[in-house]
Amino acid sequence: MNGFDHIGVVGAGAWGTALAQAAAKTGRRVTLWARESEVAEAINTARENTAFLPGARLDAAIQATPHLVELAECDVALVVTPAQHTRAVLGDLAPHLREGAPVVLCSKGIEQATLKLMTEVLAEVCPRTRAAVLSGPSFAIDVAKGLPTAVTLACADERAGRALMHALGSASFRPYYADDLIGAEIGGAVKNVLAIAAGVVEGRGLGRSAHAALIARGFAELTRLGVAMGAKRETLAGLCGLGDLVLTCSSPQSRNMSCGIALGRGEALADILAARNSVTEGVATAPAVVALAERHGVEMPICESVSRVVSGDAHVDAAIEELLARPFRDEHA
Ligand SMILES: NC(=O)c1ccc[n+]([C@@H]2O[C@H](COP(=O)([O-])OP(=O)(O)OC[C@H]3O[C@@H](n4cnc5c(N)ncnc54)[C@H](OP(=O)(O)O)[C@@H]3O)[C@@H](O)[C@H]2O)c1
Ligand SMILES: O=P(O)(O)OC[C@H](O)CO
Repeated sequence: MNGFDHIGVVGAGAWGTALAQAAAKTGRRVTLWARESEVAEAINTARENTAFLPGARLDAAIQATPHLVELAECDVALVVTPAQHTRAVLGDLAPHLREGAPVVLCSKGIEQATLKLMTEVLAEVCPRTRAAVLSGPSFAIDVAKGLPTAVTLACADERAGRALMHALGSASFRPYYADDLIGAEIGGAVKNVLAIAAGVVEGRGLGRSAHAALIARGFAELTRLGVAMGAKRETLAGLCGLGDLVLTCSSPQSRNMSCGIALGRGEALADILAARNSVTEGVATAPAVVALAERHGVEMPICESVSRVVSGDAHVDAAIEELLARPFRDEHA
């Protein structure tokens, strides 16, 4: 062991459970907080998270609990709650965190009410912690099954970041260290919005050429916003940006892409969301991305269209027509 012997995971949805499994596979002790006591109970007794990650047998080293106080002994906390609930959960977690403890933010979204990134929320709610961001192309079920996965692990404190990379990494779950937290956060948040658009392309039958164009022009939007907010281009072109954009825009198993597919087929957003017990982060993040783009003076027409569709301000067909009617321009402007 090289430190971080006891890992805390906050949030027992699909991703928190998969990360707990990845951490347990390194031989570490893992405490996993679930908001619902039945979820904690199922993990401890059946060794399966039947509600959020059915089909993955969980390691005996994972101890689930509905009590945040049980994370007080952990050397690091991985926070894996939906972005819109992260502030509230961090507020409850704050009294149980040690001064200087690393907190790895694993959610992919922007707080809609404040336009804050998860690192900004952490700085406000738990100011005496060290922030890291884990983000990249990774479906929870793939990680839980031990399929090969690579992610960005960003931390401004290089020593802590590299130590976390070694603590969480294994042959199949491979974190790559970076120092650019903003890049890691923007990549993960914006790709979810673009994946909804990619789903619409699929659901409306617009073809593979349109799909490829959407990814390339979407990546241009993601890069424009990231750079304007201080991210490095190479981070955005890495696992947490382009890598995750390609995965999420190409996989109907993505909640964001499948939401777009259903919208493209004419289903109503309320019905799509009501039929799932999982989070579709791009829906709440889309208006936040558009507001940040306005603040930073960058153009993000695809994200704007998604935002208008999910907010009920535009019909899918009108949004597509508007995008296709945009004036011709230089590719790299
Ligand atoms: N799934 C993936 O493959 C994946 C991969 C990478 C990143 N992520 C990111 O990880 C984050 C969590 O997603 P997920 O897939 O793990 O979630 P999920 O499986 O869709 O489950 C939803 C989670 O949200 C929790 N929740 C619901 N209402 C809540 C509230 N008011 N306060 C706190 N928690 C609440 C649920 O807990 P209870 O209902 O039990 O309270 C459950 O743990 C998201 O930001 C997502 O983008 C997911
Ligand atoms: O199912 P999604 O759309 O939330 O995507 C899951 C992960 O973020 C993919 O990297």
